[in-house]
Amino acid sequence: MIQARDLAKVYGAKTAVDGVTFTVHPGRVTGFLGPNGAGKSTTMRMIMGLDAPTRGTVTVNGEPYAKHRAPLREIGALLEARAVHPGRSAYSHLRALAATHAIPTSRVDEVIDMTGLGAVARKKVKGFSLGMGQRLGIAAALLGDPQVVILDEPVNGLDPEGVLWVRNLVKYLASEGRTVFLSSHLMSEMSQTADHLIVIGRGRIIADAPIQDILDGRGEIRTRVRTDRPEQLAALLAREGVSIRAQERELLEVSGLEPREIAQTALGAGVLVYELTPLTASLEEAYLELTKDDVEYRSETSHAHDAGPSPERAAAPAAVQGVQNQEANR
Ligand SMILES: Nc1ncnc2c1ncn2[C@@H]1O[C@H](COP(=O)(O)OP(=O)(O)OP(=O)(O)O)[C@@H](O)[C@H]1O
Repeated sequence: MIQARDLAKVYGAKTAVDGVTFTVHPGRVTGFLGPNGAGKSTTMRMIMGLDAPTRGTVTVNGEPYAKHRAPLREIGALLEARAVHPGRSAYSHLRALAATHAIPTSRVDEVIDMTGLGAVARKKVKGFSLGMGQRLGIAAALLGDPQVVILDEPVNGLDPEGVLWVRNLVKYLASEGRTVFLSSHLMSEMSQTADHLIVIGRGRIIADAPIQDILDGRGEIRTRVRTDRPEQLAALLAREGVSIRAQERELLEVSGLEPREIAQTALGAGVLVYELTPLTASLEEAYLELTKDDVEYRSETSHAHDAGPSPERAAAPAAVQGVQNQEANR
């Protein structure tokens, strides 16, 4: 388990992490999602004791990283900056790491197998592709058979097969009861990998909830309706809490009503409906909604469209914030 309490990091005039409080639980994959510059790597470095917090605390299984006697056995990490001697082979790199942490050499062979590095393990690291480098970083992270695994952007530079491999690996590690915390700026990747999401923007936690809650928290049922009499149907459906937008000819987008109610109303009035499609918000949409005020760099034009919270934003993250508040109150 990883517990951060009011964790902050300030570099000169720049607040990279602005007092974050969260818990990463064992037995599930927790995604750490945020746009570039949101503070993900800085938070992970503080977890690993590589950066000292300006304020607050972070513990791994109850202790700060540096207090663990055998940290590599407690927590394994792949962080963005890897220090691997380019003239060394993957095998000798892992062996040296194992030797300095009293890890048996047999474990080196195990992690080489697990990460699919067998064919290149004796080759020099300087010839490695980005993908092989990532696999080697993951092998090093798993060397101590740690209960807690932290991976910073693990799918960066991987081909589709590699991405799938990471996805299956982290799910497997979580199924063994380990704490798995991985960062990404890609919502699409997280939606296929993580069970739980912590979303960060401009150094602050925006959401901390199961993926499904983040989606459901939008609380909006939208339906695409095609009908030959859009005006008549819109008039029949109109009431408080229902919003209807005419899209193109014969196409309406209706919010606030279940598809079944729409169909019943149309049937009762003898109006032909030839499409009824429920539109669930994709995780991508939910993410953009959650982070739209928190992207560090944005164009003037996009800013001009965001003058204040939209009704969806006000309604949406209620469930998400509920979870966040519970977290803060613990
Ligand atoms: N050593 C440092 N000195 C000054 N500023 C820093 C330092 N490290 C990070 N920052 C700044 O802190 C902010 C957060 O950076 P961080 O690398 O933690 O973000 P991130 O979410 O990991 O982003 P990315 O996905 O781009 O890696 C950024 O504005 C970054 O420029």
